[in-house]
Amino acid sequence: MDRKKLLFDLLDQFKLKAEIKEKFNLFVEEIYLYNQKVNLTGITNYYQFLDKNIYDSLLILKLNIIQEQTTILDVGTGGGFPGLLLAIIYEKINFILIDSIKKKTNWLIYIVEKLALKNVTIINDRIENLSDYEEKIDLLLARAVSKLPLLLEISTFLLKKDAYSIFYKGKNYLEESKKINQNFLEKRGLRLEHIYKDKLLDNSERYFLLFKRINLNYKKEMINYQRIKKII
Ligand SMILES: C[S@@+](CC[C@H](N)C(=O)[O-])C[C@H]1O[C@@H](n2cnc3c(N)ncnc32)[C@H](O)[C@@H]1O
Repeated sequence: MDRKKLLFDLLDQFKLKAEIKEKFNLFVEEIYLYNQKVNLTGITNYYQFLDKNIYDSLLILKLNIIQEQTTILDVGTGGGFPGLLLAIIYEKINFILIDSIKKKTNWLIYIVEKLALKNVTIINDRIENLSDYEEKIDLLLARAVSKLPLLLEISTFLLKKDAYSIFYKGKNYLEESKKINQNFLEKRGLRLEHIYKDKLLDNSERYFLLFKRINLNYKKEMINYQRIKKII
């Protein structure tokens, strides 16, 4: 199997420049090697890895939402999905990649240096602790992190007014969304703007939930885990 060809065929759907595709190839080969020492991703089948991690992360490009943002934050980025992949493509945008697990941020430090990326800040912490970035983020992303109510509760304080959060969700998003009524959103100054639907190569469904922060009334100190735990 020609791994590079498989990867490049898949990337061709996103019309990426040759040098970007080479960086993706380096990323994929490096994560494969690294994953043998440190468990970063459970998926070891190459084709599945391309589909579930690379292709899925890049589906957001089709939404044409990433354009003029200055700062994009990826919550619980893990191995760098989707944040690191997007940082390779958008080298003029600052990406903040945060994860609470040290072995994951160690990997990110390693690969960012290998790829010589200058637009990435890696933070080993919990999102709830990011006071320095309060109201500084233009676009917040999260793939496979917490359930929706918790995600909204702990991350909204980071967004600027009129900025968006986009959450990658599976088909169970409906179940999670039921816990979020209009009152929940209004209280946190949020509006659900849009739900985009797409498919992975294996036909599984991908939903992108797009929330807009319409006012700055809900502050970091108002985060209430106990109340949220009762909802989820
Ligand atoms: C299932 S993994 C998903 C990783 C990556 N986004 C992906 O799609 O492959 C969830 C990650 O979120 C991180 N995480 C969960 N809650 C977090 C929080 N409150 N702050 C920072 N990281 C968090 C975990 O450490 C874990 O690496």
